[in-house]
Parts: sequence; structure tokens; C-alpha cells
Amino acid sequence: MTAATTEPRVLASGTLDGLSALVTGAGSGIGRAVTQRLVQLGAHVTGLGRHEDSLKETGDLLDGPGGYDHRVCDVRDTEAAAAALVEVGESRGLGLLVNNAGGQFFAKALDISVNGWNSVLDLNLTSIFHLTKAAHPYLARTHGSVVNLSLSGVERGGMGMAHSIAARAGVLGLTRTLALEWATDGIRINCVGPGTVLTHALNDEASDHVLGNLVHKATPMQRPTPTADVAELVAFLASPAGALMTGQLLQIDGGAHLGAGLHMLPEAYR
Ligand SMILES: CCC/C=C/C(=O)SCCNC(=O)CCNC(=O)[C@H](O)C(C)(C)COP(=O)([O-])OP(=O)([O-])OC[C@H]1O[C@@H](n2cnc3c(N)ncnc32)[C@H](O)[C@@H]1OP(=O)([O-])[O-]
Ligand SMILES: NC(=O)C1=CN([C@@H]2O[C@H](COP(=O)(O)OP(=O)(O)OC[C@H]3O[C@@H](n4cnc5c(N)ncnc54)[C@H](OP(=O)(O)O)[C@@H]3O)[C@@H](O)[C@H]2O)C=CC1
Repeated sequence: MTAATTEPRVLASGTLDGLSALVTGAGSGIGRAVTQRLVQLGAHVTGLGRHEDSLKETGDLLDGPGGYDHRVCDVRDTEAAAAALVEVGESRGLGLLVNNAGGQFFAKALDISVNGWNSVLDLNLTSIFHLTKAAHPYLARTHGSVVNLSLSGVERGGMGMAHSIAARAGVLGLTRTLALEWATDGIRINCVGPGTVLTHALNDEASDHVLGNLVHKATPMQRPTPTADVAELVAFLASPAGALMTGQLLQIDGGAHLGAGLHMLPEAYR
């Protein structure tokens, strides 16, 4: 078996026993994989998302010693999302917040309207600020941590993604700032930047040409990032092994941030 196909699960069972976590966007893709892995390692996860059916389906797929419940909520409704978090914090405490809900449409900057810009900024930046702020008192009690899902190559820009890259660069700045401001409260905060992850959402957005050809061309290691690899990294950051890691952007992308990158392939998104 090659390294490319080796199961990425390396953390010992029980590593996250007793951890209380909240994962946004837990009903699909990366959020679902993160939830599955946290529960396998012993955590209790509350999954947040807009659709009850997909959040329930995540619950049905779980196997492991941890627990799971869900709340239907739009993270762009910052008051409702904060209220859901406070409910979790008050009832069970909170040791981990995973800000995973996010996304964008692909369009050239000149084709993005004010409303289009605001939609993407609200989802990928503003909601994260408010939810993370609401988590502070609970994370301070547990010396917990935050993981923000970002993008590989966020520091260099990305064609067709002006709104999303600006939002994620904002999240990186926020991450580094809170890592400083909250370090003495014992709270850590990091970003994980996956390369291309072939989730349903991306399959719907990008053409077969992109997925079939350009991902390999743009990635030095010539393969996309599996959701399970992202999940293991998030779990690592939440575990005692990550206890001194804060303010980081960890890119898990087969070297995409070093290579040609989809950002340099204008034909990728149109
Ligand atoms: C390597 C890859 C890395 C990344 C991978 C992934 O993230 S995978 C995940 C990838 N998949 C996803 O992320 C899917 C999730 N994405 C979404 O849910 C939504 O796109 C949204 C949350 C970003 C906006 O939600 P919303 O309910 O607020 O949307 P709304 O319909 O109300 O429109 C608001 C404004 O946006 C405008 N507009 C919309 N489309 C386009 C376009 N193509 N062109 C131009 N403009 C567009 C629309 O016209 C309107 O402006 P207007 O006309 O009033 O001036
Ligand atoms: N796929 C990829 O190639 C990459 C993805 N990413 C990022 O990783 C994260 C997860 O992506 P991925 O799993 O691929 O995408 P998905 O679309 O599968 O997951 C996004 C999840 O967020 C939820 N969500 C979206 N908008 C909201 C909202 N307003 N309020 C609450 N929940 C919401 C969705 O559920 P629902 O619609 O039910 O609310 C969905 O479960 C995103 O931030 C994405 O941008 C980063 C790098 C690459």
C-alpha cells in the first residue's frame, strides 16, 4: 500500500473522550467527515446546518463512543447561531468550535454584485467572527480551541473567488489576532486549508473538465484532498498533541499552494 492510499486515521481511540464540540455545516462533505471522526474519538458533537434531513443523516452514519445532536440554524443569522452555541455551552460546556459552514459561487470580480459580495462575506467571515466571539466564555473555561475551515492558497489569491478569498484572508487575520488576544485565556485558534476536496458541493459547482483534468494539473501531488484527511487534522488540532499550536494556517493540499494552482487556471471556473 502506498502513502497515497493509506488510511489517515492515526489518533488513538479515546483521544477526545469527554470533549464537547460544535461543528457548523455538519450535514455534508468535510463537516460530516469531521463530525464522524470526532465522535469516533469520543467527543460529543452538536452539528449545525440549515437542513434537518442532512444533519439527521450525519447522525445515522455515526459509529463510535461519542455522542451527537443537531440544531437547524443559518449561521448568517448571527443571533440565532450564537443562541444555539450558548445553549450548547450552558448545557454541556464547549471545548471545540469548528467553523466549517461556507462556500461561494465562482465568478470573476467584475461580475460580482454588491449583494453577491455581501452574501459571501456574511457566510465566510462575519458569521465566523460572531460565533467565535460567542464561544469565548465557554472555551476559556475548558481551555478549548477553534478550527476554521479555510482554503489552500488563501494567501496568494484565487481567480473567480475574489469574495471568498477576501473573506478567508479576513478569517486568517482574525485567527492570528484571536490567537494573540486569547492565548492567556488558554484558547487556541487555527485554520485548516484543504486543497480541492471532491464533495458534492464542488461537483455541483465545477465542470467535469475541472474535476477530471485541472485538479491534477494544479496539484503537485496530482490528487485531491480526501475528507478523512481533513478530519484527522482537525481532530489532531483539538487533541492534546495540538496543545501548543495556535494562529496557524495548515494547508492539506498535496502542495497545491506551491504548484500551478487552480488560481492560475482562468479556464477553471467560468
Ligand atoms: C478549489 C475550490 C475551493 C472551494 C471549494 C468550495 O468551497 S466547495 C463548495 C462550493 N459550493 C458552494 O459554496 C455552494 C454554496 N453557495 C451558496 O450557498 C451561495 O452561493 C451563497 C451562500 C454564497 C450565496 O447565497 P444566497 O442565498 O445569498 O444567494 P442568492 O441566490 O440570494 O444570491 C445572492 C447574490 O449573489 C449573486 N450570485 C449568485 N450566484 C452567482 C454567480 N454564479 N455569479 C454571479 N453572481 C451570483 C446573486 O445574483 C445575488 O446578487 P444580486 O443579483 O441580488 O445582486
Ligand atoms: N470542497 C472543497 O474543495 C473545499 C472546501 N472548502 C471549504 O470547506 C468547507 C466545507 O466545504 P464542503 O464540505 O466541500 O462543502 P459542503 O457544501 O458540502 O458543506 C458546507 C456545509 O455548510 C452548510 N451551510 C452552508 N451555508 C450555511 C449557512 N448559511 N448556515 C449553516 N450552514 C450552512 C451546508 O449545509 P446546509 O446547506 O444544509 O446549511 C453544508 O453542510 C466550506 O467552508 C468550503 O468552502 C475549502 C477548501 C476546498
